[in-house]
Amino acid sequence: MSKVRIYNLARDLGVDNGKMLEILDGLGVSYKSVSSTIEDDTVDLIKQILEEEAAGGPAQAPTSTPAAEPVQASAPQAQAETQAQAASQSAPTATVERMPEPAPTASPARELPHRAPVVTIMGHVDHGKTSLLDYIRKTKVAAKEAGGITQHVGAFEARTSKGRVVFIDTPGHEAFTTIRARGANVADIAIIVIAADDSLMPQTREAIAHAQAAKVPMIVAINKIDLPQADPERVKTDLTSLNLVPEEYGGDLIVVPVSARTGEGVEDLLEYISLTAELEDLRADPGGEFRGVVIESRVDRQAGVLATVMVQEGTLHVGDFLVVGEGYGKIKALTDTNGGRIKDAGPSTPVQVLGFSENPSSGETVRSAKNEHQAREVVAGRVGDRRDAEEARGRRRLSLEEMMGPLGETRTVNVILRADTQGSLEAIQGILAKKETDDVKINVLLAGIGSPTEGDVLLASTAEATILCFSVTAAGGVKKIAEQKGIELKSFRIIYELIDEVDRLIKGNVEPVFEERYLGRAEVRMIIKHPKSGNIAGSYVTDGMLRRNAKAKVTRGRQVVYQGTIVGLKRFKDDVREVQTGYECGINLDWNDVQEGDIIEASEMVEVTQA
Ligand SMILES: Nc1nc2c(ncn2[C@@H]2O[C@H](COP(=O)(O)OP(=O)(O)OP(=O)(O)O)[C@@H](O)[C@H]2O)c(=O)[nH]1
Repeated sequence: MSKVRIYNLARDLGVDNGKMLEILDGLGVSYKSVSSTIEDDTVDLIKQILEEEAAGGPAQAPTSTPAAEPVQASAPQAQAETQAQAASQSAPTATVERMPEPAPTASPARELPHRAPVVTIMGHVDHGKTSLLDYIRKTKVAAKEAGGITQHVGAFEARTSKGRVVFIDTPGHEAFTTIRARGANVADIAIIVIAADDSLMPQTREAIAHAQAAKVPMIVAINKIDLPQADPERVKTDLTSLNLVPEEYGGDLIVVPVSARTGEGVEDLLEYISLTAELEDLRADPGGEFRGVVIESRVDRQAGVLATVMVQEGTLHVGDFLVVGEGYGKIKALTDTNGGRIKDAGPSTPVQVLGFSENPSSGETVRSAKNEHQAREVVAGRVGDRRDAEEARGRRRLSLEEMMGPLGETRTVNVILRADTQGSLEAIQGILAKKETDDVKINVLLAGIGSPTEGDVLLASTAEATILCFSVTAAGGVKKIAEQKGIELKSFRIIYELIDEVDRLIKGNVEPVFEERYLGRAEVRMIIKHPKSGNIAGSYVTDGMLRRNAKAKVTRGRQVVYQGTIVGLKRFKDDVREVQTGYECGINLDWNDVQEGDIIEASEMVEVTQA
């Protein structure tokens, strides 16, 4: 019995994939994605349904399966299925997947039009991101009008047989993460490029972590398959170690072998992008209120500020007022990614905007205003909100719920791990896995070898994660960015100290709260001059007890004359840790001016356990 891929059948029968899945749902056929295969007899049933529909018969697919048991759509290469089953069950949700959903009871009043997918390409250095983008640009971008100069604007539009696809071509995940770090999600699909001769590398893992954190569907492009040493099978097997199971192994990760050099497979990649976009059912209202995101911006000496904005909703027109951050501007000119002047730009269109007075940052959201007056009002409102928030931050105390998340719900502690070796990483991950409970999940977004990078900090800031390093430290620049973004970045030399830190995060994700606790008091009765230790206060403990390393407050009459530490305690000639009430002792402070008659009060800082 032969099998047919769902999307091939849809194409052959001239229906869209959504319709095909609707029919399969009606038939009770389960599938993983449109690239799952179905049996011949199911194909016959589908043809029958479509014929009946065309003839004006029952428009609905039958609501139950004709066979007693639901039919299972099989993934290709059934022999690999069992092998990868376990891994596929825990495959992250960021992969392309569509499970049957209940059919909607009523159709929406007005269906919004589809929009083109926005794609970002990420991967390890030298794996071929730029080459792949160049190949697509060269072969899929309409030739420019003569005379125009194409400039780098951070995005371009490719024309495929299935429609437009927009590629963000600012370098790799920096662009992706800076944009996401500001809370905007500009990409709909992430292509992870992996060189077939190199397989998974640290930045591949990072790229995957970024896509997963953003919950953006991923397509893996195994590049450089033209090389004699290319080993695409190894890449696929390696991917399963990250719980990403390629479709042909029974999982739902789309993997496309390509060569950016010869162009082999690039057409398939574009096809899969369109398929994924179709499943994502990307729609936007060109007539709705405008919303966009800054992709990149630069200052041109002659023209002024030029910002590339991705239109996400609504339509931009020359002459519109735009608000970005705490600034606004009026659009003087719009240029498409091909360098041509345009008058308006609808959803999923990257467009270069001339008219901002200041350079907006990548990732900032852009809104429109009816007129200059409204633009000014919006900006004034934002400035006011920021000031209020800054003031409130100073005053406010967090509630338990704010610190720990909704009570009674499972909390997730997000961490990024960095270590010197794979062995240490595995050891740490092993211990962390055992710490999970029903209430707290530990989500390791990224486990990488080597020092933390700026990308880690950005990932941490979008995913609210803590960066924990073992035996590696961050470069000064990275530390600074972490500080600016309020990201906790900690380095440890002992694994168990790192684990203690995770315990702390599990306890409440909050800084530990310390409280000063009174220990005891002593009266200084004489000063003993010691050649090495300086002045020792010969004292008598009148209340509680004194402890070495405790905090010390020295009072003379009513005045506090010193606050420091008890660095040494002696009973006769012996060093001791503690001295109780009613005993004499020698107290050595980190201060030499103690006098007879002074009162030394000892206290210590104790961590207050959070409820
Ligand atoms: N044989 C072969 N070489 C390729 C292919 N794709 C890229 N290369 C080569 O691999 C090298 C790196 O390619 P780039 O496109 O610069 O890789 P990248 O991932 O953009 O690298 P960075 O921008 O440095 O992160 C270049 O020498 C390319 O010519 C391919 O499909 N086949």
